[in-house]
Amino acid sequence: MIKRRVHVAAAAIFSDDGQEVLLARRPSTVDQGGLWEFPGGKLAPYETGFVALQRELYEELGLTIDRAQPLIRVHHEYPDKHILLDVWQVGDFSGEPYGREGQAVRWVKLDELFNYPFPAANLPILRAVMLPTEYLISAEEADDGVFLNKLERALQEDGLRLVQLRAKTLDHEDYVQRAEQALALCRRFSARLLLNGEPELLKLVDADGIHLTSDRLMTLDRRPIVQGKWLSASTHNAQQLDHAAHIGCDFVTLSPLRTTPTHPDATPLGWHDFQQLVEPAGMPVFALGGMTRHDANHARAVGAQGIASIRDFWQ
Ligand SMILES: Nc1nc2c([nH]c(=O)n2[C@@H]2O[C@H](COP(=O)(O)OP(=O)(O)OP(=O)(O)O)[C@@H](O)[C@H]2O)c(=O)[nH]1
Ligand SMILES: [Mg+2]
Repeated sequence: MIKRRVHVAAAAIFSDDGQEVLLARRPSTVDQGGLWEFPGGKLAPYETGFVALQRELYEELGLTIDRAQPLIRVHHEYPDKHILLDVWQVGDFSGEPYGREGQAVRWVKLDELFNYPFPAANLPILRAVMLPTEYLISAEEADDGVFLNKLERALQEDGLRLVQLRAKTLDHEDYVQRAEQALALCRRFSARLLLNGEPELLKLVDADGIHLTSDRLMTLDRRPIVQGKWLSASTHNAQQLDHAAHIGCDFVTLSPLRTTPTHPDATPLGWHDFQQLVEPAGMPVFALGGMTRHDANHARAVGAQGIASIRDFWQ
């Protein structure tokens, strides 16, 4: 039997403060009935994703969508069909949402999303919705005071909320000490801190997660930390992306998009190859390598969650 291919446009609509997202409950009588979903539906013949999104959101919720940006595309095999969930982050809309088909509709806090039952395809969407568009990777910094000043500037002035502590030149003891200081600072700004290092670090410092180097990623055959923490990894090719999905990483960086002074010999992917690699990834992917915040919209347009950078944020 040839499986049906179903292309669905769905919306992530955030409240003004960015802390809540709009969910709808599928009527109990339909496929996946009773589960919560991001509102949307199937593309009609010849429709583009965005046009389908506009039509479905009007039909289902009475909303007029003026502007939206790609958030994530998720391919998923259900027993009876191959589905592509084409999820858009809605920028501007008008109208007050209500369930025009009698379905329940609810604003849900991001940290309560995991209390809701979703279809099996939705896990990557939940991760994408919970993550920002910018991922700060800290630079090597010999002095703790200078490090903390630069981190505080990035949190305060650039509003960064996702931070990776990368410090290859510190020994274990100094790394742990810096991680504790960085964590205290990140907590003040409600930013998440991931430790670039061995998963056991989380037993010493109660940070929000671990970032794996691509070498460490490839040595693991299962997820090394609990589900409540974030697991990210560095990837550079399809094999590493597959492995990241296999062990249950929550998101990854994919690099180098451009040539950078720190990695002059690495062959850059460029946007075209980057897009090809991201499409089947099944998790949020940050573009890394010569990226600045001005590249974030372009990265989104080719399927990325956003951009990761050291230089652009470390000043
Ligand atoms: N809208 C939406 N559909 C999802 C999500 N996750 C997910 O697996 N799906 C699946 O994608 C398909 C969406 O179809 P739908 O029933 O919403 O389509 P539709 O609005 O065009 O409805 P209709 O075909 O009854 O007119 C369903 O098989 C549904 O289970 C999600 O978060 N949002
Ligand atoms: Mg629908």
